[in-house]
Amino acid sequence: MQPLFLRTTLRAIETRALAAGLPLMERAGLAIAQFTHERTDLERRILVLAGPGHNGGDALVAAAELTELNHAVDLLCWGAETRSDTARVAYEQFLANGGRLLTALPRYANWQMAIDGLFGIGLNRPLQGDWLSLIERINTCDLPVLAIDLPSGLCSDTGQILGAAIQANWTLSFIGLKPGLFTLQGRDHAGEIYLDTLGLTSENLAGANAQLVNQMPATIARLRRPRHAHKGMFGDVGVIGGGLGMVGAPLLAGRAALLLGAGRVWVSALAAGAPAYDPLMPELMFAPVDQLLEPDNLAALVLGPGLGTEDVAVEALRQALAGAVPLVLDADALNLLAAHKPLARQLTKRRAPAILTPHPLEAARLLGCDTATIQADRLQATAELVKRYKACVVLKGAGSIVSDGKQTYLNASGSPALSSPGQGDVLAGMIAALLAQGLSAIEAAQLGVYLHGRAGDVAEQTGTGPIGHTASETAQFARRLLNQAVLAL
Ligand SMILES: NC(=O)C1=CN([C@@H]2O[C@H](COP(=O)(O)OP(=O)(O)OC[C@H]3O[C@@H](n4cnc5c(N)ncnc54)[C@H](O)[C@@H]3O)[C@@H](O)[C@H]2O)[C@@H](O)CC1
Ligand SMILES: [K+]
Repeated sequence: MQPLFLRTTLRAIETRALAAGLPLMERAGLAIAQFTHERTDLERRILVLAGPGHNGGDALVAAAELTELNHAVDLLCWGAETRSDTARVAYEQFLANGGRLLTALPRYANWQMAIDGLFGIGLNRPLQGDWLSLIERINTCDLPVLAIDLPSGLCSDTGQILGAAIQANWTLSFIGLKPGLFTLQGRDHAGEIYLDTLGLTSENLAGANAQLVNQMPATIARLRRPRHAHKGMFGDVGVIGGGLGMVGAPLLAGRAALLLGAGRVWVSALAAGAPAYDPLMPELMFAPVDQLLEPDNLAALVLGPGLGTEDVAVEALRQALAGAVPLVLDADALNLLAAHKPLARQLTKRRAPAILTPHPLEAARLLGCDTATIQADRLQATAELVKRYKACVVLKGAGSIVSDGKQTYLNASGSPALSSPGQGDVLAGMIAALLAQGLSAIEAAQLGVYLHGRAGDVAEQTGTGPIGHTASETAQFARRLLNQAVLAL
């Protein structure tokens, strides 16, 4: 895991470091120059783009250093509102070393690489006019780009594109990693991400706003099984859903729960005439909804996959919320919470754990806003959901966010292979299985989301994705990943 920092936190860290006399811009510029030097030769020119702020200052230091290293460098330097002394000195040195200054991009050019130092964490409004055209032009040049700190145009906190954003091959980020690199549009723009703390120690870097989950969580150690294991030790999971036409949804969740290690799994599909067994996974058991809602029968209950919003669904959710079984609420259970205030009140008063797993549209319904508002600041939206519903929340989408208010995680695994039907049902079942095996709500949500994402990554690596990968396969890949990780402990 790696700490993630919002802009305000980074500013405070920077201020303290500068007060202690650390030459941050020099270090940043030299690191960029070194990174570039290692990936280029002296034959072809390098393009450096410097914007009006300190991100541009980093670029100027890099440009000057590259000329010191005998590279031929073209510099496009727009705006100079907040140049520091360091940046001014670097600019003079660049010119003295024979660096070439451009006022606009020539129509034809043959650079081997570009360095993007237009904007960093100081971008605070949508880009317009010449900035937009410049970024669009760079993106169509088929030119390898190294972004300084983050791709220009990307919002550091949210991953939103403010007008247009540089499509980088690499991002060399400074001091700390930013959430915007990993959520929403961030991953599609940042390329390979590197971090240089500029010499700041972990003591200097206290106060992270979230943690990036980019490796298997240590909680898997708690899933190791003794030789004398029996199924009664791993918890019973129930799944309630499956209204008319949607019977497959609870089956997907139930199968995923079994594959992720739940001791036993019962499914209850509400639709009249729903099948009473699963021919593909006959290990699943079926029971009437009342049986699954009886107190103390289960270690975890998934409610929502294909549930529908009929009275019977409302009543099932009311009873589930009144009970003490840890809940995973997905899909229509979330829509019901949004539509029925008494149910939402019941949830906020509940003592036992509940995990809500909304996608952005469901999150928008839960918060009474639109999807764009959720996506504009996914961390903030998650925090609001946690506060309003007093539950652990998984906000799905590229860079899923998991939070219980005390701990906040941004998940780094995941692939477009997961944008296929039934993936939410599978995730809910996986999380329930982990709850049933004794993980806390936040632990189960964090691990389930990471495993689900990794399964998507593996799908891409092994050719079942990104096109046509199915949710059922995700559960199977996740099982393999979990077993491999547990056995390697
Ligand atoms: N402060 C420091 O000491 C350090 C800063 N560093 C670098 O500096 C960056 C932050 O520097 P700044 O705070 O100067 O911010 P930026 O360099 O990201 O940009 C701020 C400048 O851009 C302008 N601006 C913002 N949005 C705009 C828009 N949409 N259209 C046109 N102009 C716009 C602002 O008016 C301001 O002049 C970091 O990302 C990092 O690259 C690093 O060198 C480390 C040390
Ligand atoms: K940049």
